[in-house]
Amino acid sequence: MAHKLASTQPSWKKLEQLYQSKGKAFNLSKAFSADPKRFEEYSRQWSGKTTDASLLVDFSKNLIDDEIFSTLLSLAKEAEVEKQRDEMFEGKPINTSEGRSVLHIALRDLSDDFKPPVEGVDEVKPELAHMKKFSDAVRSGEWKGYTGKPIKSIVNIGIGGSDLGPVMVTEALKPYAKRDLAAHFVSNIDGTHMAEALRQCDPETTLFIVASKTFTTQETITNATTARDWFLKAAGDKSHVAKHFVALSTNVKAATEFGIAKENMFKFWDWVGGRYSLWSAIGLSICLVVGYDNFEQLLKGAHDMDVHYKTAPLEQNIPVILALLGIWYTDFVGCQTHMLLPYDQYMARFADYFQQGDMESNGKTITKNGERVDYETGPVISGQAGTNGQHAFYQEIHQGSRIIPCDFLAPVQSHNPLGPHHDILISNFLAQPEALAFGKSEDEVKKELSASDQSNTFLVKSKVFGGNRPTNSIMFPKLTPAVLGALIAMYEHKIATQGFVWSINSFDQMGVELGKVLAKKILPLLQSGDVSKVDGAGHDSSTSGLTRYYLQHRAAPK
Ligand SMILES: O=P(O)(O)OC[C@H]1O[C@](O)(CO)[C@@H](O)[C@@H]1O
Repeated sequence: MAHKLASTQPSWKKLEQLYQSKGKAFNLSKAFSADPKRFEEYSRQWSGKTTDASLLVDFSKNLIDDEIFSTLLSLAKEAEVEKQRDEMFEGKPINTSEGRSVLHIALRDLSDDFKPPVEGVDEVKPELAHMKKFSDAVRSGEWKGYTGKPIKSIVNIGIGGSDLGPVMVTEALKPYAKRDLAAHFVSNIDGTHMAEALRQCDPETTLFIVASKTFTTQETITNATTARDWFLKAAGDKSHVAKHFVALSTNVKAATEFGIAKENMFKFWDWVGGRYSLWSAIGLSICLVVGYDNFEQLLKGAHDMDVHYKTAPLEQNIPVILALLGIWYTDFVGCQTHMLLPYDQYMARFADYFQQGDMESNGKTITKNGERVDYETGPVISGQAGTNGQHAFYQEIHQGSRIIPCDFLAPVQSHNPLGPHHDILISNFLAQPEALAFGKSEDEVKKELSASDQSNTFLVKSKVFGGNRPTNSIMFPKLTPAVLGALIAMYEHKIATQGFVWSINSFDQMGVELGKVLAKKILPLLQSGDVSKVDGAGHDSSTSGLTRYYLQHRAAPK
């Protein structure tokens, strides 16, 4: 595989020209007026083969025409997206910096004829059976704490991919949750996070789930140690730990050293990336909260999307289309951000989840050939549940100096059809992309103003909406486990496809390391408490000044 700079592909040059010749001046109002079938042409409906997952993806409100769209598809062909995708499914070590396969897709292929592409894949089903047995026992009350009481709270201790997936999914699938089992998620090293969770827990009825792929992450191991100390203060005997602590990890040795019994370990494998791990043992807290059967539906919905990604031609392939649109904005239109805006309160953590999913995957500048890219890669991801965002940051999306492409997502049916709420919610979901695309002209503004206000130029111009702001609108029947699985897989594959085009490795995260290493160097200085050691510690004057301030003030804060 050549892994050429994307900018050397023939279609890249053509897209640059297309942006200059027509993209810059592209007008959505004109495009819709000129083509009454624009929605039909630029939308795709998809249904899963084995689940209730289905989606309508409308990408008609994008700054593209047929020529731009087909050139984007050619770019994907030239970058050999299909070949790279197939290599992922075949278990080739496409995470080249770490020499690893990227097989989260194997965690959700439960079909009988699935052939394990690499070692460990044959252990997926037994591990799922282990998760089912354990979660059933805890949920039914058969699993008892050290004083014989059933479990009432679970505390997932993990960070990054070992936290965000379970947090997002348990929130999204709350309608399916066992309401008398409280779920807490502690990630931050800030003691406040753990202290606040423990305040709500009883050691006799709490189960701690230590979730860490490496089992070396400073935050998680420190939090788990604090939790174990808190538990032992009440329980006394170390043998009781077995009833209250389980580990989810690829590092069986380190989990054993921590004191977790073998039967309380749920393992996964190094071909599962942290930010793709909710489908693995890291999903245990999901099983506990919503039950194993719903977890399995989540896997199956994702697998249905995997099959689509693997088999659909590029022009029909939803993750590929979303990826190419993103590349159009990032590299040719000059956008820096991408918003995820779910109009479903249960999806409140969706954007947080894909902030890691996207930014840790594609926030890179070195191609797989070791060259520095001469183009932009992963965008800044942000967002929150509608309609809250409308009253916070949408001002900038509508009238700011930057173009901020957005994905709007919404369910047709609400889990909570309360009075007029859902129609009002959906009216907003429909209205925002419409307003963003078509805006409001100066003439329209003037018509709504009194004669005296019409001559107030500042007022008139402030009320103009330029329009032409691109959006995708994604609808689904209801936020079921399978639909959620499909949506997550859709974005995972979008991100992977962008990485394939940009020739970067979307599956490592070297950029998180330096800060961790420096923190480990600074910590002994803080623990020594000795201000006189700061100057000789080899830090720059800024870091030294801040350290000195901390040490001088922490003993007796004012
Ligand atoms: O599961 P672990 O090994 O504790 O890692 C947690 C997170 O830390 C990271 O490695 C980044 O620091 C993420 O990629 C990962 O999801």
